[in-house]
Amino acid sequence: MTTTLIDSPFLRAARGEQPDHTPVWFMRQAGRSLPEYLALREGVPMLESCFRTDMVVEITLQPVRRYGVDAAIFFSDIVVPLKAIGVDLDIVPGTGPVVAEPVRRPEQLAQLRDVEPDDVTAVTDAVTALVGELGSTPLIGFAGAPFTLASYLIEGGPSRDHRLTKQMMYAEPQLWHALLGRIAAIAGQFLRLQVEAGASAVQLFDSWAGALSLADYERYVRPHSAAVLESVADLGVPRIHFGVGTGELLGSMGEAGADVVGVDWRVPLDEAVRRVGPGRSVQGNLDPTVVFAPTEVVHAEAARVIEAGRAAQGHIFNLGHGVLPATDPDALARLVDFVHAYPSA
Ligand SMILES: Cc1c2[nH]c(c1CCC(=O)O)Cc1[nH]c(c(CCC(=O)O)c1C)Cc1[nH]c(c(CCC(=O)O)c1C)Cc1[nH]c(c(C)c1CCC(=O)O)C2
Repeated sequence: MTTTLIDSPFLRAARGEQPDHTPVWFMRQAGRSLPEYLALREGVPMLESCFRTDMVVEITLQPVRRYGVDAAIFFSDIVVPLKAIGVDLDIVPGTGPVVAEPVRRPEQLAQLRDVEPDDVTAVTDAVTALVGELGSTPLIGFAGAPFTLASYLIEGGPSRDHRLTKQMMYAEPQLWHALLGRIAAIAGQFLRLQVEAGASAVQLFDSWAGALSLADYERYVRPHSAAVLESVADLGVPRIHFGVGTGELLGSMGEAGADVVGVDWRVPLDEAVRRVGPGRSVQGNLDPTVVFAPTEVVHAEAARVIEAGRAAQGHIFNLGHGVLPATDPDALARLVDFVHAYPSA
């Protein structure tokens, strides 16, 4: 029997249904752990590759071909829409996004203008081409959430404690909300353009939200993440919301308007389901370092994740964060086969 896109295991689980097998994909599946990726990227800077349609298409397809995962994630980066509107930033290998002039004063907000379709034609052309190539395999579009993007913009680069970010949040709440409002508009526009070009689902990455208490998350951040998710609600595609170290925020992140809540490896999925509550699916949550263990250990841990995921209305198998660069691609291939062969409930 051939599966259609709408009945693909990934989209069924996202809708809270029970497909024949647990769908699986990996955050950061396209990228540094694949030799074919490293070969293609040779000599091409990261951000340049994100604006080359042919490279985006090929890199997005690489893990789908190799692993037979149940979804593709569009090859890009959370800072791509900012770059597209002219923010002076780069992605430095081994470091991450670096912003030339960190955003710390009200007059710097003007540069955070709306994303127009013409700014990202390389990206939307890639989405359109991919949807044709992928057939019944869904393509996930994505954006960075307001807090995580704000942290890069304010700090000027990666930060362990997010000190300057929180300083603005506590000391200048008006500027804070104006900044997050601008980022939310940009993230929402970027997601909409991807879905209009054919993406079947979206994931909003709030990777660093786990740095916040629940009270601060709800006061300073959630309204802006909710605005992003609400801005694409009319498009009818599942909305996944994920962060790292967000055990205390899981319920609240669901209430921000997610259909699927991503869970890192720190909270067992059955407990995560309890925190998220009914009416939403979950995604996760094998510790990304487990795949460095012997195959029997990987299988035992993966089985634990699948069993705990049975508490959910719908479960999409994933790692608890991105694939680590040193990961052996063969270990991920074996993991996908194991998840697909695991008996359904
Ligand atoms: C926080 C964040 C970023 N980018 C992203 C997040 C949220 C997800 C998460 O929490 O991991 C999201 C992202 N970045 C990338 C993807 C591609 C699609 C996929 O998941 O396969 C996705 C979904 C490509 C990338 N983004 C980046 C690479 C590596 C660049 C390279 O190979 O030159 C890739 C493949 C660069 C990047 N960009 C960023 C970081 C922290 C880094 C790593 C820096 C490093 O250690 O080299 C910012």
